Amino acid sequence: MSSNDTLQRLHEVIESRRGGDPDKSYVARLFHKGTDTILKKVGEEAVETVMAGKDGDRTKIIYETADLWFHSLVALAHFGLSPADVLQELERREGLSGLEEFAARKAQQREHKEGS
Ligand SMILES: N=c1c2ncn([C@@H]3O[C@H](COP(=O)(O)OP(=O)(O)OP(=O)(O)O)[C@@H](O)[C@H]3O)c2ncn1[C@@H]1O[C@H](COP(=O)(O)O)[C@@H](O)[C@H]1O
Repeated sequence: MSSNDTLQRLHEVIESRRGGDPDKSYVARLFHKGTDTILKKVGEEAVETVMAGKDGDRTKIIYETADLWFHSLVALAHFGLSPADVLQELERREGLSGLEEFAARKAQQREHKEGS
């Protein structure tokens, strides 16, 4: 089973919680609370992942990254997106050097600035 399947399956579970009982489902509770709560959780989990990295604790890094991915999936669903959308973007970037992409983006920004 691929990791894409896991993300897609989790996405489907998350979607199934939409409009569910906030007392019975954590995801339903997040949806019920709305944008600010969902985004706040993503921010918190990102910070906790950074802290785990600073501690150099591999088990904690995995645990906190799982929390971060999970809450990111909730945020994507909240905005009508799915892991497939993000995977598609990562696939588009495959083989594209990050440094070349950065240089191309900066050149484009310079052209845009000069043109305006
Ligand atoms: N993968 C997860 C998952 N990861 C983390 N969490 C919850 O996310 C919350 C994270 O909270 P924090 O770590 O920030 O801790 P906290 O409880 O807020 O407390 P503090 O640390 O802030 O004091 C916890 O309540 C976790 O249980 C998750 N809750 C659900 N899922 C998946 O979502 C599915 C649906 O869940 P329900 O909607 O609850 O049925 C589950 O079957 C799982 O597959």
